[in-house]
Amino acid sequence: MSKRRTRLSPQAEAIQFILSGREKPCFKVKWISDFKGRGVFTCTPIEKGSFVAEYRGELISQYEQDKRQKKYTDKQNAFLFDFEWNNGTWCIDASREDGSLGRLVNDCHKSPNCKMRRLTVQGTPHLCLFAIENIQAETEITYDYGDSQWPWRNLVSKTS
Ligand SMILES: C[S@@+](CC[C@H](N)C(=O)[O-])C[C@H]1O[C@@H](n2cnc3c(N)ncnc32)[C@H](O)[C@@H]1O
Repeated sequence: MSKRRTRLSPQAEAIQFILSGREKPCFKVKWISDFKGRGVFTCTPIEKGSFVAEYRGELISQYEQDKRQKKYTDKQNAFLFDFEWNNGTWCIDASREDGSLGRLVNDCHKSPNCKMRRLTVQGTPHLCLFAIENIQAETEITYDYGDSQWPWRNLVSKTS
């Protein structure tokens, strides 16, 4: 009997990676510039709609986020991602260097190639990046961080 594997939907694939705590193998982290720091690049083409990476970190309440925001540096604050869930505001604090990929994906508000989506898995919210277009190999993965006044958006890098 032939054992043909059915392809998982992007959401089902995301859930598998969330539960296993693993990363997809087709990405690499590269130093871009002193201005931008590191970024995540794909080694293989990615199809529109595909799951890319989870934005991993610590799930905290809005109250805890406010507390941390006051003591964190600007650099650490850029790793706090807040979102709506269960009629409230929650936050993933990804400021800890844990080797995961999602936290290293840079912002692009003009032409991002991915979008952050919230998935609830086993009663807990998770943030995942999905491709919003076909992405060629060696391209930097980006998404729109949202409406905040991110300082780098008004600065022009001399090196990137
Ligand atoms: C969530 S981290 C992304 C990973 C970061 N590049 C690193 O090396 O740790 C957010 C930080 O990346 C930098 N960053 C993100 N998007 C950027 C952009 N479009 N231009 C310049 N810097 C950016 C900013 O320094 C920001 O504080």
